[in-house]
Amino acid sequence: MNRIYLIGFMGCGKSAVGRRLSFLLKLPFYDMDKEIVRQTGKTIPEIFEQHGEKYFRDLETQFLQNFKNDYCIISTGGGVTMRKENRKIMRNTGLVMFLDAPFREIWRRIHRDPNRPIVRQSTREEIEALHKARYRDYKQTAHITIRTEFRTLRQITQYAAFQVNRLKSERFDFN
Ligand SMILES: Nc1ncnc2c1ncn2[C@@H]1O[C@H](COP(=O)(O)OP(=O)(O)OP(=O)(O)O)[C@@H](O)[C@H]1O
Ligand SMILES: O=C(O)C1=C[C@@H](O)[C@@H](O)[C@H](O)C1
Ligand SMILES: [Mg+2]
Repeated sequence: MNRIYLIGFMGCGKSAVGRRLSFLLKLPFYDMDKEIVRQTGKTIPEIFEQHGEKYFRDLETQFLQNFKNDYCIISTGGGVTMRKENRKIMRNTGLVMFLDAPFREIWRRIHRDPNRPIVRQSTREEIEALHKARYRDYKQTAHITIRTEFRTLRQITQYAAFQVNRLKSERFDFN
């Protein structure tokens, strides 16, 4: 139990908060999407186009199964909680934090980003339905939910660090 996973929908701030939290807590930072891009030598849109979504989901599961490092921050892909196996690995190997952002804010951040293939292929209504459909899994997988509305990245990061420090003596053995 000594990793910190950040989960949540596309654009909720997992990568941005993860990077800041790693500075604050002085722990290494891994971004699952970036690790998959590095390992395959392909961008995420290329993986989706050339191999399909299932192949990408398999890469996510393999990443979680094979990852060996402890004492680190991991920002996950927005779809990582779709698979039960992934949810189980994360719950069992770390503290899981859900960054809960309102959909209108998420949409404002992601709708023009060409690097999110699911957004490129869908309407706003479809993405909103996906957000709704995934919400329960984010909530249930997380040990802690952080509502991000009206909070800056700095405030969210500080709150996340506070929660980690609070739990440290109980469940973690960070040094
Ligand atoms: N609380 C916030 N306040 C202001 N800007 C934010 C906040 N959270 C995230 N952002 C900005 O929104 C954009 C999307 O955030 P980020 O890339 O971290 O999302 P993500 O959860 O990693 O998405 P994905 O699942 O697609 O990788 C970034 O430009 C980030 O700086
Ligand atoms: O929500 C999703 O399904 C995704 C989110 C991104 O982080 C990437 O993992 C990819 O674009 C798929
Ligand atoms: Mg990200």
